[in-house]
Formats: sequence, structure tokens, C-alpha cells
Amino acid sequence: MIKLDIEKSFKGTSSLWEMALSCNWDLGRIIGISGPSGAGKSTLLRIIAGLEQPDQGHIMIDNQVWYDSTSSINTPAGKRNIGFVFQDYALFPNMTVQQNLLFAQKVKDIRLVNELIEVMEMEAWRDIKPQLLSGGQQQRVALARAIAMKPDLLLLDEPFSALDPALRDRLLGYLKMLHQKYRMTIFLVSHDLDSLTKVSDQLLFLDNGKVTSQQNSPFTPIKTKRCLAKLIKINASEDHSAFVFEFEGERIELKLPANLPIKWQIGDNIELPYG
Ligand SMILES: Nc1ncnc2c1ncn2[C@@H]1O[C@H](COP(=O)(O)OP(=O)(O)OP(=O)(O)O)[C@@H](O)[C@H]1O
Repeated sequence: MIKLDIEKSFKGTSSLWEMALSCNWDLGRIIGISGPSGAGKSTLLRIIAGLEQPDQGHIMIDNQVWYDSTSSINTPAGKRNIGFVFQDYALFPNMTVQQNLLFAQKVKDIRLVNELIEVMEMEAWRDIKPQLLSGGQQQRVALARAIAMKPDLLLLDEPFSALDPALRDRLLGYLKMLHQKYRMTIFLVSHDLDSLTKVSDQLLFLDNGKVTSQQNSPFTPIKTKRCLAKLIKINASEDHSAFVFEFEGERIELKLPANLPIKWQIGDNIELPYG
């Protein structure tokens, strides 16, 4: 279980930005995080990673305390066993793809490195340096490198946002497959709700440092089958929009915060977990 209860504030030039979050997640899930710009998505990942310190609260991962303000515990970032992939993938330019993956491992595991290279279809790039690869290919290497570290948590901050939709879908497919194979907990930040619904078991929506919605269902791991459901109705209120879908005569309702930039229209076919 991951337990997080934190407060954090930043003093801006004219105003104070405040975050107050209290969340619990089961280990081994993909948690999709979305929300408008400035909501605190990156700050949350940076706090989990230990790159930013909360003002107060606690963070507990699988019974290990990573942060506790009352007992002054703050496990340094380097000891948290976390993999981080940003939009800017920062591979080492002087190393080959294989060396980049091996270098990331504290305990060298060439078997896992070779397996990742094979699973992610990167054999042809094994011995070449990253600058010879396209942006999308480098992003694939960055994802493999983060998983090669065998992290307990994999934090992905808009890792695929600069990619075209077809490539992004392919990488999301790899991500889902790698998650099923290695079962680490993944936090995925994205503005793109379509991408999040494709891979996430749970969704967390933030706005201005607060949770506006947590969606467990239908994004739960037991519902692994997916269907192409037709959007038949949208009931909008001030806070939420309820999207009503139909699949094989059954209705599926999805409530999402009203301030999300969702472009779905009546008649669209959207891929949803189902079962
Ligand atoms: N180191 C910092 N010092 C001061 N303010 C900060 C710092 N880091 C973040 N902030 C502020 O905290 C708020 C949340 O920022 P954060 O980057 O977490 O948002 P976000 O949801 O990731 O936004 P985006 O989608 O635009 O990346 C913003 O108002 C930002 O200006």
C-alpha cells in the first residue's frame, strides 16, 4: 500500500500556492494523474521521488516510511528505488543503448537488460548511441532504462507528450505490457485523457493542489478486457461531466471533473476497460 498525506506550499511573486493531498493506493497499479496546468502533478511526482520536500505530512510505501515530518524522516531520493522518465529523456550520449540500460542498474543484471531490449524490440539499436535514434526511439530506450533499474515505483511525467499519436499509442502498449510482466507501481502524468484511460487502473485528478476526483471504477485491474464503447449521452454539471457509453446493450457511466479538456463527442467510439 502507498499512503500519502502531505502539505506543500510555494510562495509565488504575488500569491501562495498550496497543495494538500491525502491518498492511498494499492501497490502494483498504474495510477494515471491528470489535471490542468499548475494543478501540482509534477510537484506530486517530485515529492514522491524525494526531489521536493513537503512542508509536513508522511509518505509510506509498503510499510517503509519515506517521509514523516513529525519524526524528521526524509529518505533521500537516491535511496527510494524509483525510476523517473520525463518528457526530456536525458540518455547518456557517449554510451550505447545497451550500456545506457546497464549503467542505470545498481546491481548489474545483463539478463534483464537483454530481455528488455528484446521485449521492446530494440535489438537493432543495442550497440548504437542514442543520438542516432529518433525522439520516439530514444523515449523507448528511456522507458526501458527506467525499468532496467527494477524500481518499486516508476514515475512518468508526460513522457510521451511530444510524440505523434500513433507512436504514443505504441509506447503506451509497451508500457502496459511491461507493467503486466514486471508488476511495478506506475504513476503516469498526462494531459491526454485518452492515453490515461488506455493504460491506467486508477485515475487521479488534481486542480490547484487538491484532489478533485479519484476514479477507481471502471479503471480497476480486474477489468482487464477492453471494449469500444459508443458515447451516447453527456450530462454536464458545474463540477462533473457524466459520460454515458453503450456497449452491447449495456450502459457504462464515467464521471469526470468538468474542467478537463475532453474532446469526446456523442457518437465517438472510446476504448474502455470492461468486464
Ligand atoms: N520550485 C518551485 N518554486 C515555486 N513554485 C513552484 C515550484 N515548483 C512548482 N511551483 C508552482 O507550483 C504549482 C504547481 O506546479 P506543477 O509543476 O506541479 O504543476 P503541473 O500540474 O505539473 O503543471 P503542468 O501541467 O503545467 O506541468 C505551479 O503554480 C508552479 O508555479
